[in-house]
Amino acid sequence: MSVLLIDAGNSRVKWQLRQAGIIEAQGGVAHTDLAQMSDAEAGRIFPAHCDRVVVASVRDNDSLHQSLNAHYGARLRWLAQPVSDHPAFIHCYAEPGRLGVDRWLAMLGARCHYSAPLIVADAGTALTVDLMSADNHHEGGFIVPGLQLAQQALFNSTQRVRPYNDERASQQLLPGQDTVGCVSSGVYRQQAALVRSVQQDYPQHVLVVTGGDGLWLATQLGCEYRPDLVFDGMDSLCAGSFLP
Ligand SMILES: Nc1ncnc2c1ncn2[C@@H]1O[C@H](COP(=O)(O)OP(=O)(O)O)[C@@H](O)[C@H]1O
Ligand SMILES: CC(C)(COP(=O)(O)O)[C@@H](O)C(=O)NCCC(=O)O
Ligand SMILES: [K+]
Repeated sequence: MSVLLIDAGNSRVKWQLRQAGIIEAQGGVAHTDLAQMSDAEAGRIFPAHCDRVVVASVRDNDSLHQSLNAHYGARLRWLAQPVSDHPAFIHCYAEPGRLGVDRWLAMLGARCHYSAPLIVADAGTALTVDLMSADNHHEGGFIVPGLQLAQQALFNSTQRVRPYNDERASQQLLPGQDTVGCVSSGVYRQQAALVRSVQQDYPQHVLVVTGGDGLWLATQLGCEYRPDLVFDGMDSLCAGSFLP
């Protein structure tokens, strides 16, 4: 059975077509590009032929929802929040429906690869860092602005911290020597420092990193980068028949 998995984050919509867990095709599109397409054009981004479609969305995405509904009809499952009665995940939120579905799926996906207690860091629009015990209790987490958002917040909310065209952003953790250098170095250092500080407090937990901006973070912290954790989580829901 082929399943089209769609991860609609706040910046990008990513998809994978999987058959028995094997990735057969994949792609992604920025929300800003998607917003300029007609419903018909948006529908053609994704493979037409699949037995099931599962979407995890952290935004309303009404027009995407409509166009996918028009294309796939009853094959479509739209997840806007964690499935409430999953037998292998114990929520810590008093209102589990408020936990981002992507955070939940990344934890479920990480559990497919590791049996240890976990720190799951997802570097997307936001950087989220979640703790999960070996017996699948969500132990809580952290949400901070991601790499791009943190830099944009400074550029948008000050007059003189500006993205000067003649200055270069840096992924080094060295002190910057111009405005763009100070902002980029500062934000990169801040992201790595947050995750490292969580690691220090939970030394038994294995760190795994996912998300579009996760490769740098994983390299910096010397841990595994698994870009597909949200998809792995969705695939595990399909395999275990845990979809609503
Ligand atoms: N092919 C790509 N096109 C655009 N951005 C990408 C791509 N691959 C990685 N990125 C990075 O991924 C980030 C978004 O990460 P992602 O996990 O998709 O976020 P979200 O889930 O919040 O939409 C962007 O800020 C960008 O730096
Ligand atoms: C924290 C998030 C914005 C992260 O989304 P992303 O960066 O992947 O687009 C998302 O998981 C979300 O909207 N969460 C809801 C609030 C919560 O998790 O408590
Ligand atoms: K994400």
